[in-house]
Amino acid sequence: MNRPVLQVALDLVELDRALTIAGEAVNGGADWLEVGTPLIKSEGMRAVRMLKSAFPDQKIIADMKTADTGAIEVEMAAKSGADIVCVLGASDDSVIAESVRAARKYGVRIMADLISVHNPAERAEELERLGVDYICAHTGIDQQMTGTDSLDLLMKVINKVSIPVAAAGGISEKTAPGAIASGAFIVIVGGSIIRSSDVSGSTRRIREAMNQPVPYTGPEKTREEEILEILNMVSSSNVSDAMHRKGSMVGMISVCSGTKAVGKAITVQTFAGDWAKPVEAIDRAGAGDVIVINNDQGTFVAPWGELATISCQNRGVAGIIIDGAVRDVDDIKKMHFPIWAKTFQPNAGEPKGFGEIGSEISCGGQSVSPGDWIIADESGVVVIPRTRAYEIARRAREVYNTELRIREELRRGKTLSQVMNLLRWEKKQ
Ligand SMILES: O=C([C@H](O)CO)[C@H](O)[C@H](O)COP(=O)(O)O
Repeated sequence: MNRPVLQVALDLVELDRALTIAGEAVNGGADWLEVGTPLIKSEGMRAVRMLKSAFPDQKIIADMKTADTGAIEVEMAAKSGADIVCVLGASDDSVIAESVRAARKYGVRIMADLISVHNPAERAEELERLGVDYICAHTGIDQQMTGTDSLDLLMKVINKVSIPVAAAGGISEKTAPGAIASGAFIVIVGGSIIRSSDVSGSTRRIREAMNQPVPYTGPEKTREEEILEILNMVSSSNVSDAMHRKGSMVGMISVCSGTKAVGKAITVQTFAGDWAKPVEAIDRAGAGDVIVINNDQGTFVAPWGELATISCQNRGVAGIIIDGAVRDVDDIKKMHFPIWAKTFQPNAGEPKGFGEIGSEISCGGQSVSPGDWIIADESGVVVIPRTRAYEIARRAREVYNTELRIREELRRGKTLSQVMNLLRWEKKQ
């Protein structure tokens, strides 16, 4: 049996960056280089030509994701130097058949991508009958964000075909051994390599992990554990980017500089400094929760102070967000407890008992429901709707990882404008 193949997916938009990263990946042990779909859309067949000419010993895969005009797309990729052309497995049979005919004519191979195919096992069998050379069990990047698992898909198709199967979709050093153990012959890796600050090192580690297959036993953590772990790693800015600038509260000041809060919201509505409900919410909160309070009608009195903060600390509350005023600021600063407020104010409110705990509230201009996730740091406070928390956390991690590579390129001497190729991407009117 031949040694399994590590295919590195160059899902970038700039050809010069793709060439540099490809070189580093090859040094780390990448076998095949994929001209990713974003790169093909951005740079066209020039990307295929340049990659082939820079890496003549590597197989070059053109990830065309062809859905129509199979013969034309396969011909142009083949003539540009591709060895393998990817077509969408969900395309009509006529597209697949034409792609296969063109591939035979121009001496290249066809990989059929099962992304978004609803009956993958059955379709894989049909694709094999239609003559494709490889099946790609692929979970797309947007699907990965919602938690779809690429190795589940691999296991559905692996015993259905006799042609080699590739596994793709969020594969990392941790999951690559599972892909090989499940029978994948090709492991396709994009983000875990191309966003790394050490591309060669990451490639090498994945290559080594592939040499020690271990059966896949499913995700190690619950979704909630994963959300918490990711939000503790990323920043509120990363989350804001992941949410396309939605979710950020306006005017929130961090009381204790350098603190961060991550957790699920316990919401409190109160009025004009009435501190009964905010303080009762401490008894409702579990360890790791964030108490989010609306008191925006009264900044002349503070519904929160040092004693409530001590009580929170004792209970393991992760943080306090107040759309309103806070007092005892000197004492709270010494406690280094994560609190965000609109303003500071020495006047105390009264415990009258109006308002409620656990209803939808407005805080810093954002709607917050119980169970929504909060991430707060020096840049501000962002609320993540609980129904999208897993997806947003994963997207924020993509942002975080993308910045790791950009930081590395800045360290090597490029300006930010060069790395981002700003002039090229300015919006044309
Ligand atoms: O094909 C891909 C995707 O659709 C974007 O073009 C990726 O190359 C593939 O998913 C591998 O990348 P990761 O999922 O980031 O490992």
